[in-house]
Amino acid sequence: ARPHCAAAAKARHFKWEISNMFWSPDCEEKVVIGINGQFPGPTIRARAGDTIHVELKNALHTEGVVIHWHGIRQIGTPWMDGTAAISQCAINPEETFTYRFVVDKPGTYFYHGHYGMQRAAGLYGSLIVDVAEGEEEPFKYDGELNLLLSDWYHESIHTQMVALSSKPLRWIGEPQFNCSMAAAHTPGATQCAAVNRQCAPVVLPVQPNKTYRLRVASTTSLASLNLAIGNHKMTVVEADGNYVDPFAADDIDIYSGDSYSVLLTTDQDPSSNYWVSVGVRGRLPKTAPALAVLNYRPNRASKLPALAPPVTPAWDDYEHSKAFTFRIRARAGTPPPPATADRRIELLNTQNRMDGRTKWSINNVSMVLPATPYLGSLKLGLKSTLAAARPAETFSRGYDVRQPPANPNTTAGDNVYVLAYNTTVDVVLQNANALAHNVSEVHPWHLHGHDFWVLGYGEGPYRGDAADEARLNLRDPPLRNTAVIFPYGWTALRFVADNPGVWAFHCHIEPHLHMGMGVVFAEAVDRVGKVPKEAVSCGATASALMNGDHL
Ligand SMILES: O=C1O[C@H]([C@@H](O)CO)C(O)=C1O
Repeated sequence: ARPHCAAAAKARHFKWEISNMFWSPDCEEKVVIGINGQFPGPTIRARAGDTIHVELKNALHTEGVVIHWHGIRQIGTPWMDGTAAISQCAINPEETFTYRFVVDKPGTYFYHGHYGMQRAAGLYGSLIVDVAEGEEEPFKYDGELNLLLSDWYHESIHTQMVALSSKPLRWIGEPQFNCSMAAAHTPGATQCAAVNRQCAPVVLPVQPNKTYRLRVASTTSLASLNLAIGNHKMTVVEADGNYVDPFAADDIDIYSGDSYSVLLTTDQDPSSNYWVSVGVRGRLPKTAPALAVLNYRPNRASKLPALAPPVTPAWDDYEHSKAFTFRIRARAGTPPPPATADRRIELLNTQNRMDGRTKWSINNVSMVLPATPYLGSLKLGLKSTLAAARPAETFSRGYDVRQPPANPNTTAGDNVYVLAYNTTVDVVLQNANALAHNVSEVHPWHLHGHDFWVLGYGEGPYRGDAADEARLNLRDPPLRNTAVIFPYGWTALRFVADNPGVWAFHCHIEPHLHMGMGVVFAEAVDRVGKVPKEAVSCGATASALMNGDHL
C-alpha cells in the first residue's frame, strides 16, 4: 500500500500579457487577441485543490480586458469570476490584475474573455484539472488528447459589435471558415497547406491498441458542433467537470460552453490514419466541416486516411441531438438534487425589436449591463444600482411559443434576480419562435458560480403541470454548467444558492449575449467576503470608496 500523502495542494503561478497580434487561424492573416504571443492562449494544468495565480497584464492598446474561468465555481472568491460589469471592473490597458482562485474539482475546463465579444477575437485557452495527488479517476486510460473547438470570423469583433447593434440589424452570418483549429484539411480548402504552422491541421498522435482520454471543449462564438472519428466509437465519461454514467456514442454534440471527456480505443487497422470530423449543428452549415487527423504511429501524420471523413449528422436532425443529450446521466455517487425547490424562475427566450434594433429578451426584457460592476455596487448597497422592479418570475401561459411574437417590441433592463442564501432554485428555460416564421434556434445557457442539475426537457410550452413534472429526472440528473434549449422546447434546471456572489446566467452564443440574452443572479450578496478593492474600484463603487465606504 502506498503511504497516503497529505493533500499536497500547490500554488501555480502564471504571468500573462494580453495583446492584439497578427495571426492566421485559417491561413488568412487577421488580428487576434493572444496571450504571451500565443493563440490560443497557454493551457493551464493543475490538480484539484491547487490555487491558480495568473498575473495578467493588459497590453491591448485601448481596450479593457477580463478573463472568465469557465466551469470553475469560484467558491468564496466571486470577485475572481472575470465577468466585466458583474464581478469586476475591466482591467485597463497597461494595468496588471492578479487572478487567484482554487480549482476545487477535477475536469476539463477552459478560460476566455468575458468583456464585449473578446472571446470571438480568439481570447481563450484550455484549463485542465487533474485529480488531487494520490487520487484516481474512476476510469482508466493510457494517454490523453485535448481539443479546444472554436469558430472564426474574418470581420473584427468591433465590426461585428457595430453590425449587431445597428438599426436595422446587420447579422454577422455564419463563421467564415473553420470550426476548429483543425480546418486545414477541409476538402477544397487547398490554400491551407501545412506550410503555415498557424493554420496547420491538428494531429492527434496515438499508438495502436491503447485507450485515450480525449478532452473536447467548445468556445465557439456561434456554432454548435458535432464530432465524429472515422471507425471509432467514443465512450462519454465526463461533462463540464462532472463524471457521467459512461455510454458509447458514434458522434457527440458539443454546444458552445460545453466540455466532455470521451474514451477512445485505438483498435482499428493500425496501418491507416483516421479523420476526425467536426460539423455544424442547429444552423444552416455554411461552414464546411473541420478535420483533424487521428495519427496511428508510426504512420506519418501526412499519410491520408484510407477512409473518407465521417459524415456528421444533418444540421437539423434534432432527434439525433436530443437522443444524445438525453443519454447524459450522472455517474453513481454524484450528489442528488434536493427533492423540491423553494423557488421556480421561468425564463421565456424571445427575439424582439427595440427602437429599430433586433434584441434577444428574457421575459420580454433584454439585458443591459451597468457601468459599475454589481459585485461592488450591491455589496456597498449603493442606491440606484437596480431598477425599482425586479424581473418577472414567469411569463404568460397564453404566450404562443410556436409563433413569432405577436408584439415584438421589447424593453431593456437589468434582469437581476435576487436569490436568498441556501435556497433551492429551479429555472425553466423556455424556447420560442424567433422573429421569422418557423425559426427557433438552439441556445446553450451557461451558469457562472455553480453547477446545476439538468432535471429534464420538454417540447412546446412548459406548463408546470403533472405531465411536465413527470418529465423531470430526480434520480440521476447530470450536474453541468451549460445546458441547451432545443427549438420550441424547454429545459428545467435546479441549483442551490450556496455560493454568495453575483453570477451571470446567459446564452453562450457570443452575439446573442451581446444582443441581451442573459440574466444575473445576485446571490446572498450580504454574505460575500471582503471584496478586493482592485477588483471593483471603478464607477460608482470607486466614488463610494473615496467617500469612505468599506467593501
Ligand atoms: O440573432 C440572430 O439574428 C439572426 C437572424 O435571426 C436575424 O437575421 C440569427 O440567425 C440569429 O441567431
